[in-house]
Amino acid sequence: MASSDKQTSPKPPPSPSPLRNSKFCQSNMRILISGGAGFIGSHLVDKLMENEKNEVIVADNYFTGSKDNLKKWIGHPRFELIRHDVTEPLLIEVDQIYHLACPASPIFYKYNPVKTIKTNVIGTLNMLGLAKRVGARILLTSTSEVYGDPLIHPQPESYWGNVNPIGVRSCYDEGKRVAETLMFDYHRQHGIEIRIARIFNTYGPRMNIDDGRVVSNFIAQALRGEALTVQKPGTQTRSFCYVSDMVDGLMRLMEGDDTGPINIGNPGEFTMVELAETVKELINPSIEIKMVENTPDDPRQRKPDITKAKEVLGWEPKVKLREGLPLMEEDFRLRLGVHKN
Ligand SMILES: NC(=O)c1ccc[n+]([C@@H]2O[C@H](COP(=O)([O-])OP(=O)(O)OC[C@H]3O[C@@H](n4cnc5c(N)ncnc54)[C@H](O)[C@@H]3O)[C@@H](O)[C@H]2O)c1
Ligand SMILES: O=c1ccn([C@@H]2O[C@H](COP(=O)(O)OP(=O)(O)O[C@H]3OC[C@@H](O)[C@H](O)[C@H]3O)[C@@H](O)[C@H]2O)c(=O)[nH]1
Repeated sequence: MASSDKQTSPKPPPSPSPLRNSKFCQSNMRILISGGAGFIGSHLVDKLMENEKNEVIVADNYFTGSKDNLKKWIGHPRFELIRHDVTEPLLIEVDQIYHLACPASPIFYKYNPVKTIKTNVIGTLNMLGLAKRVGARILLTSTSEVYGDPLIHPQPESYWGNVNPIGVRSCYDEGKRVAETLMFDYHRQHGIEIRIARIFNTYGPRMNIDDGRVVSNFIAQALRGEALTVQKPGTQTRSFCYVSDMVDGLMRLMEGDDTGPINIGNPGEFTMVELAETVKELINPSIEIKMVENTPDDPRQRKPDITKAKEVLGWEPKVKLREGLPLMEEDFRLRLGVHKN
């Protein structure tokens, strides 16, 4: 799918404060990251802060994120942290918005499904309203879950998906689908510069220990000496992307010319039994693997077609699962206080 045709020409953004163009003003790029206290967001903050021309503002309600993820930046002159829920409007001046705010782990997005929908719909409307008011470019972190339980494999961006609209995952899947719709409607109707990333399962240091997603569960279980819980049937597949590759992909998308949607993920595909066996071999060969009940509507297979990301962004992942897992293990050992023998 190519970038969409605009039906109206972009409206010029309002003029910034005259101070911004004054002789003594440092023309820094002001970047808002909603959900920046979370797993992917905090890694994105680290990368954006490396550029001395960037000022980074994080807005987060700390539902699944934490100040701890950002502790090295708190007090830094180019960094600002705001306790804010994106379901409420935010009136600030920025040049770019990375809109990540939304619980991502199934156990957290199902915890309060109505709130998850509000976050995806009202939260995205508020971020788009902000982008419109100040003329900022906005990137949405959508998800491979927009493909639902996919009937086409691997999934290209042109696939419309197979999503249950009334199931327990719908608050997230359909919420993100509406968020994508809103992005394109603001783009066509108001000329807003949009970017949409469809993120596939991402893992790495700083995931919550009890996040509930499969990689963090298996690593924490292996380190605690507990059996690895493979949800049945265990033949379902996922494709896991290391977080540094993900951040690189998101930044290229933001800086490039294509609206997306673009799949960002690692095409290396594993069954959950294969993942459990790999974690067992790398971290704790004496651990058991046990089969447990699954939850409804669990997608049976998922693997990104990243042809478009390669062509349009010149991006492809570099870190293989067997290289990324030990980096995450190191971080989990530190946080759990479990030393390597
Ligand atoms: N990690 C993945 O595998 C994955 C895959 C696909 C899409 N995504 C998307 O990427 C984004 C980040 O995911 P993550 O893995 O870092 O998850 P995360 O749960 O670690 O981070 C989400 C952040 O958003 C914040 N948040 C939630 N609701 C909010 C609200 N109403 N107002 C303000 N802040 C709010 C949380 O406190 C947290 O800091 C999400 O939009 C998610 O849907 C992630
Ligand atoms: O302990 C566990 C946890 C999970 N699983 C299985 O592992 C697979 C992956 O489950 P996860 O909870 O990690 O993540 P899912 O792929 O279901 O959803 C994720 O998709 C992409 C993002 O939008 C979100 O981060 C999340 O919704 C599922 O098949 C699940 O049944 C286990 O076998 N054992």
